[in-house]
Formats: sequence, structure tokens, C-alpha cells
Amino acid sequence: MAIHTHDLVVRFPGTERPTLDHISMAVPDESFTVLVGASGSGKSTLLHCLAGLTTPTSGRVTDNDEVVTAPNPRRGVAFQRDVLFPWLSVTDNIDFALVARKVPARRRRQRIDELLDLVGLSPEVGRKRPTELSGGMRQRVSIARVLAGEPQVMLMDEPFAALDALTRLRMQDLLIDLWKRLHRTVVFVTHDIDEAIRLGDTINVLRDGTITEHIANPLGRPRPADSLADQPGYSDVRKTLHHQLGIDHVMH
Ligand SMILES: Nc1ncnc2c1ncn2[C@@H]1O[C@H](COP(=O)(O)OP(=O)(O)OP(=O)(O)O)[C@@H](O)[C@H]1O
Repeated sequence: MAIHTHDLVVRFPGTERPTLDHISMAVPDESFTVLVGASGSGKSTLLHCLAGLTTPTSGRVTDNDEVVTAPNPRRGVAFQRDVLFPWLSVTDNIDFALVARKVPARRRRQRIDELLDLVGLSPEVGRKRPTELSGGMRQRVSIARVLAGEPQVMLMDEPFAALDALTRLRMQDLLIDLWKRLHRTVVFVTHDIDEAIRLGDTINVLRDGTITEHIANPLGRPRPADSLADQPGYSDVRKTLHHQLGIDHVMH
């Protein structure tokens, strides 16, 4: 089992209730797990615990049976706002992760082109700076840089939330394609119900710091965006998620 949380509690100083309240969760190797929840439900905090960026108040996270106490290259993290260095070219941004891994210089050039290709960018994009790129392209570069670290687990915190609807669907397709080809484990945070249904094998609903529902997604793959609602099981999952997130009474 790739990642486990055991009775995880996070309580920030000065807060009344714990932000994470006794969360026990399993993320199997090579699975695609989605954490869905309203704003403030604790999704980012949970992801940060998995990454080793936040230390739990009690309980623990294990990755391959080792207790997580700090970030580790095994676990790559992608954020909503890309964290590319604006003063470096795309190539140098990706190279940064390769240098950190001490990849030999002669191999790095080739690897950068492979990574750009993997995320659907041409080698010419490598010469540009992040500010010259669209939001979707910047997220592609961010994903390439995460992949340059050769993580086994990709922890993604609403990486597509700032993108327009069409670009967002394209990026979901790209991520699914990479996940299938590279056999990585993905934990993906979102507050978007359709994104959760399109991406996840397992959808964990987070509410007030606890996991209130653990859904094995009944939808087969592929899950084309234009016919998602026609797939067997879609309306049931959607209804469950609406109900769990407390949206159902807002709709009437
Ligand atoms: N470092 C911190 N210090 C104090 N409180 C914090 C800290 N980090 C998060 N919190 C609180 O914990 C709660 C959950 O935050 P978190 O960012 O994990 O939620 P979220 O579900 O990811 O929300 P969003 O979708 O808005 O990003 C919030 O009420 C937040 O104010």
C-alpha cells in the first residue's frame, strides 16, 4: 500500500475544532484517489500531511510503511498556482528538478525534451519564460517539472482550478493519460464534483475535517467529458456527492 493515514489529527493553534479529525485513509499503489470537499473542509491540510509539509498533531502518515516526517522526492507536489521560477526559461525550470536529482548533464537535455513531449509541448516552448505562456501551458510545464523528480506519488492540490473550462478538460485528459502510461499513484484535491467523477477511482469526501464518504467510482474508463452524464452510475455518484457536500438543498 503506497500511503496510509492512521488516526490523523491536525489542530492549528487558536482554532476551536481540529482541521483534521481522526482521518484514517488508504491510498493503494497506482490508484487515482480524489479528495473532494467544500472550501475549508481540510483538503489542502490533508494533502500537505501526505507530502510531509505539515506535521500532524497526532496520528501519522506512512508511505510504504515508513512514517512521513518531511517532504521526499518519492512524493511530488503540484499546486493550484504554478510555482515556476519566472526568471528562468521553461527548460531551466525543468532542469532545476533534474539537477536536484543529480542527473548527468548529457542526459538532462534529452530528458527535458522527453518531458515536454510527454505533457504535449513542443521543444521550442523550452526557450520561453513562464510569463509568455497561457495558464494551461504553465500547468503542463509544472507537471513536467514534477515528473522530472521521478515521483512515485503525485500529490495535486486543485492544479486546474484556475483554468478555463475547456483547458481544464484537456488537462484532465492529459493527467489521466500520464497516470495510465507512467503507472504512478495520484492523490488529487478538488472541490469540483464533475472533476472528481471524471478523474477518481476512489472519491473521498471531506467534511469538517473528517472523511464522510468513501466512494468506489462505478464509471468505466475512458470518461469522455461530453458524455459523462450518460455513463451508467453517473447520476447516482453525483447525487451522493451533492448530498454529502450539502449542496442538494441549495439547488431548490
Ligand atoms: N497554518 C494554518 N494555521 C491556522 N489555521 C489553518 C492553517 N492552515 C489551514 N488552516 C485552517 O484549516 C481549515 C482548513 O483549511 P484547508 O486549506 O485545509 O481547507 P481546504 O478544504 O483545502 O479549503 P480550500 O478549498 O479553500 O483551499 C481552514 O479553516 C483554515 O483556516
